[in-house]
Amino acid sequence: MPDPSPCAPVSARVFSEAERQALYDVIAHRRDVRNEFLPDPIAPDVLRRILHAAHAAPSVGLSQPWRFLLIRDAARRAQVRAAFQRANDEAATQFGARQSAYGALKLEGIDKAPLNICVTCSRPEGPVLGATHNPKMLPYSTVCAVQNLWLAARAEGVGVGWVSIYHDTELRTILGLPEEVEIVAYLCLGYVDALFDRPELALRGWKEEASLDAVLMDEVWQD
Ligand SMILES: Cc1cc2c(cc1C)N(C[C@H](O)[C@H](O)[C@H](O)COP(=O)(O)O)c1[nH]c(=O)[nH]c(=O)c1N2
Repeated sequence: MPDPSPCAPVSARVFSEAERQALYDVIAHRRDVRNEFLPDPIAPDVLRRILHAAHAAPSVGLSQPWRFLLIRDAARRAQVRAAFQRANDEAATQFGARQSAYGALKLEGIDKAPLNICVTCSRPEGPVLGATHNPKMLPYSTVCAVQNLWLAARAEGVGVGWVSIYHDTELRTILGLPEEVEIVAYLCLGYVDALFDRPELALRGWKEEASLDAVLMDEVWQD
């Protein structure tokens, strides 16, 4: 008799070669999008699938600590854009001789993208399985949700750009976030019909990509 317990595993689905390749293709063709957003609103069913993918992410102790705050209002996005601009002007001064090269980079699509999403992390009351010694596991779990969102969006033809240049306090005020809620990601989303085929920062000569071999080590840390 098969075990009727809901705890029994079912046979693991085996993915075809084409399905595996599709996953690797989505990963390889995901890009950070700043300027290529089309103005069309994201269809509700598409957005729902993308958010379901985000919500299916692994999380420490099954805490699911994320919240997805959808921001469409142009006036609110303009406030966020202004907060970005203030922080970005400060950031530019930190790059010394590269300041003008930095200034030439476009590092957000807050206005252009029809949808912005602030992904936050809330700490549940009491101890969380797996996070008792490492509380950062809660925001790390939330980042897993962001990555699922980013990949699902790519598969749906929706571009995502991550913006992290703002003062936390300013963004919290604009979005009315309570003190205990942590901002993990501010994302810009919209359909795209053209994308760079390599990281834009590499193509523009800002930073070279490291090879996989350059980041692999055996057994113990190697300098
Ligand atoms: C946590 C975090 C924060 C940011 C980013 C990413 C991540 C993971 N990235 C995007 C980043 O520059 C980009 O991922 C890399 O340059 C690699 O390019 P692709 O994502 O492969 O296109 C990013 N890009 C940007 O233009 N403005 C930003 O503020 C940020 N912030």
